[in-house]
Amino acid sequence: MIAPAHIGPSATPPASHVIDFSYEEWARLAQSTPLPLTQSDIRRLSALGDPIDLDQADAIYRPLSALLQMYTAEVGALHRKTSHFLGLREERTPFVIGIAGSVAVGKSTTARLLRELLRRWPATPRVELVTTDGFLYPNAVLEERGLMERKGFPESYNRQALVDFLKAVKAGRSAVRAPVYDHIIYDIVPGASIEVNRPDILIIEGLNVLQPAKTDGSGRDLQAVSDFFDVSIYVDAEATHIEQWYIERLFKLREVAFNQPESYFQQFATMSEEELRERGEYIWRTINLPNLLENIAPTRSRAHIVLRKGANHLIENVIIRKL
Ligand SMILES: Nc1ncnc2c1ncn2[C@@H]1O[C@H](COP(=O)(O)OP(=O)(O)OP(=O)(O)O)[C@@H](O)[C@H]1O
Ligand SMILES: CC(C)(CO)[C@@H](O)C(=O)NCCC(=O)O
Repeated sequence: MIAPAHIGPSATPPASHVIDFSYEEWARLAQSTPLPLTQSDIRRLSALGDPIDLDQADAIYRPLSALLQMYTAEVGALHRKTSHFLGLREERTPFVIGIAGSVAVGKSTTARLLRELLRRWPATPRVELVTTDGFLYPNAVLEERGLMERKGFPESYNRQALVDFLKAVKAGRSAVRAPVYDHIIYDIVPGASIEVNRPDILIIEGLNVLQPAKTDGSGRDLQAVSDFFDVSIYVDAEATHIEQWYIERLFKLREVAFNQPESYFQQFATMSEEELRERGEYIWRTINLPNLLENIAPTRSRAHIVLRKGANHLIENVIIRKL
């Protein structure tokens, strides 16, 4: 049971359907949140290899994991009551958290951190994580369709397969499989899949997860991926910061390429720093930024929770939409 904090945003805000917490206001909630990070948690989180600031993990992500726990528990209770009312004897299905945001804004890092923090709660030891990158069409298909310069845009994903995957998870099926994408080979890994086995929580992370429903080429309705979410998070930042993070990641991926001949980034191995930076800026300007502006940022207002990052990935605001 979490004690009420009696602390919210300082000034009395005008009535609004969203509440905007500054870093300090949100971090104060940690005082009334159980499960502070222990040394062994810190070791486990550091072992993920993500360059996350652990004070921030404790201050920001611990209260966030507490809030997500409350949602999970309440949705579970609602499920039990409605099943009883409807005369069904169904066990509850996984609670699904969607995480959206630009390429390189830090969705995967946020998702891995939340997975670790949510696993520490007694009611949700089993948390699984899937990225929608696995539902991109393989490069061969993208090439055939002239979509190699549109990777990450809505049309580059097999959205029906993603919807079918979530339907199966939400139906309570076990051994539901998702394909796997590898950033290093820059393609779908042939024959690889990950299995989702009725976890307590499924986190699904991707650029496109808050896009509205639409019709496919033949006019058939394609359900929105977010129809299967219990709660959604949008990771937000200024495009100029994200561009910087994108380029820094490109440099890291090139480092890896030096030891891995199969890496897509081998083609950048002989470039000077200046050339690589220019190449990164070009890809950002022609693919990832237009995708952010046209397809991703317009979905921000659909999220229940917005994490707003400043420079250096520090979260400056947590914006909560009232349920
Ligand atoms: N909290 C953080 N502190 C420091 N660096 C971070 C943080 N979060 C992410 N990064 C760095 O920013 C870059 C992008 O992060 P990440 O790969 O998680 O983004 P993403 O949104 O999942 O990207 P994509 O959609 O392309 O997979 C990486 O180099 C990562 O190491
Ligand atoms: C795989 C995605 C779409 C999302 O993770 C992205 O990292 C990507 O590869 N975008 C295409 C343009 C680029 O190479 O950055």
